[in-house]
Amino acid sequence: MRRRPLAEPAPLEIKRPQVPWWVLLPWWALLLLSPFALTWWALLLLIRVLGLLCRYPVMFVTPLAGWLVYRHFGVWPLVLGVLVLVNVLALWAGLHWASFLRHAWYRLGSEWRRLTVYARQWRTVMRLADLVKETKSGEYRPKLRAVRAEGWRDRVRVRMIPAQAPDVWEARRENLAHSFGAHSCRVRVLRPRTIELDFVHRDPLARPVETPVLAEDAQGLDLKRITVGRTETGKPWRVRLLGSQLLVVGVPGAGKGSVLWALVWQLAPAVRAGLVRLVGVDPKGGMELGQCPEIFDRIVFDNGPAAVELLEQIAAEVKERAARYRGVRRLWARETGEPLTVLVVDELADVIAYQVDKNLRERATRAVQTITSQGRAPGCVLVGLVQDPRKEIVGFRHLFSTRVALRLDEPQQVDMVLGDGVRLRGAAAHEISENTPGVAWVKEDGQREPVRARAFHVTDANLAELREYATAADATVHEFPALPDCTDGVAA
Ligand SMILES: Nc1ncnc2c1ncn2[C@@H]1O[C@H](COP(=O)(O)OP(=O)(O)OP(=O)(O)O)[C@@H](O)[C@H]1O
Repeated sequence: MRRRPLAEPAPLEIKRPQVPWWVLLPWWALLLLSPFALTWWALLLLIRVLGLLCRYPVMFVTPLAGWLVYRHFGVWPLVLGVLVLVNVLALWAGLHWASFLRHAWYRLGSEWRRLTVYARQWRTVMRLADLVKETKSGEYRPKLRAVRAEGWRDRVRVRMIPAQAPDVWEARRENLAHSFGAHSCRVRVLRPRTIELDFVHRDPLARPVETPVLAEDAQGLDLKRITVGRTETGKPWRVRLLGSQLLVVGVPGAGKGSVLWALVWQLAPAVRAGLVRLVGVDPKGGMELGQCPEIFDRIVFDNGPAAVELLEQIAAEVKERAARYRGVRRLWARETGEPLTVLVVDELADVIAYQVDKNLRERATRAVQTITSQGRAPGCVLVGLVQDPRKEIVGFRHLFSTRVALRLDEPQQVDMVLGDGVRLRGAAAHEISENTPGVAWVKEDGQREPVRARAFHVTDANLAELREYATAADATVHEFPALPDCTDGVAA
């Protein structure tokens, strides 16, 4: 019998040197192939140069043009040319700052940041952040695609390597932000294998958004696009009310009130014109809606029988209108002559989940479900505000076609409010700062991308103005209720 050695020999740990295959060819074959190889390399070089020209047109073309002018005409025409260019740009900036920023400044910034920040560090950062994969045949590295600098953020498009998932990038957001000198990093999935990283340098929504002047009439009001604030890209934040149901979720102090009052503020002219009827339930004893009860047609300040009766009345109205519209129209319109009913329930959970009387709770839940599931076409909209988005609290979140996630506590809550996968497209509502109440992530059914926005800051002075507006002499369409009597919790 053969004796086994006491210890196995250690494996050889050095890498075998790799020699290119063509070195082994005979000299005559090399001579024969060299013209083809040279042409191939020249072609590759040309493609590379063209690629650089496409990526950095300003940074390549400007120095090239300067050099050509200098070669053919001398130094003074060059100086003159530079002065003319600077003046033209200054004039452009003075005349139309927005288009100058978009087409000149950001363009230059994009090229500059791509060259000096992302392209320069890409390979190192990818390796150190463990986003590359080494195999025997070589290294798989995520590809840096388009870079777009927009002042407050850089949008960096990335082609992931095969078998990589966006979660890996999600987990390394902090590392990437620090590596590329950004405040924070958001990961958005664009399509299979392509993601976009938002490197945020400052928050464009850091300052409160001022409430606009109250409109005199409802002429220009589009109930499908009501402006309630501003998005982070500077566009108006528009909410669809007609044909929609709205759910607003946020921890205490997240600014649910500002979303609600911004909406009411914009609807006020329509309320005065009889186009919209506001109905409210405020189980917190009127702490929220009691700030301007005059604008409401009916209002209840608790979660008891009166609140449930009001909800049931609206549910009955939904059914009655649906029966009348059947075969006549598919969606409420101004021509029907009856108002769009907007039911506001502040702290929806108090009515449908925290009510201790089981019978009342079930009746309220049934009524709210009827309104959310059937109210869209007959013109009954529910605006529900809630702090806790769990299924046990609001089991029919999916019936709300517009969902607003203000500051939340946990990432899972973002999925609960906005829907599965929306957080992966960048909607990090759990990361909204405590210092920016009113900032929210918004998702509307039918729109793929969530939007980050901030609601108007409706101040106490604004609410006083709204009260005055609602009770003005020409507000004759609805009989507004007397100031709420808080002893019985009902004002109708
Ligand atoms: N859009 C906004 N811009 C600036 N400040 C805001 C905005 N919204 C709310 N705030 C401020 O944040 C604070 C809390 O707002 P608000 O009461 O609306 O929060 P909330 O979510 O309704 O809280 P709760 O659930 O306790 O009622 C208030 O002091 C308010 O002035």
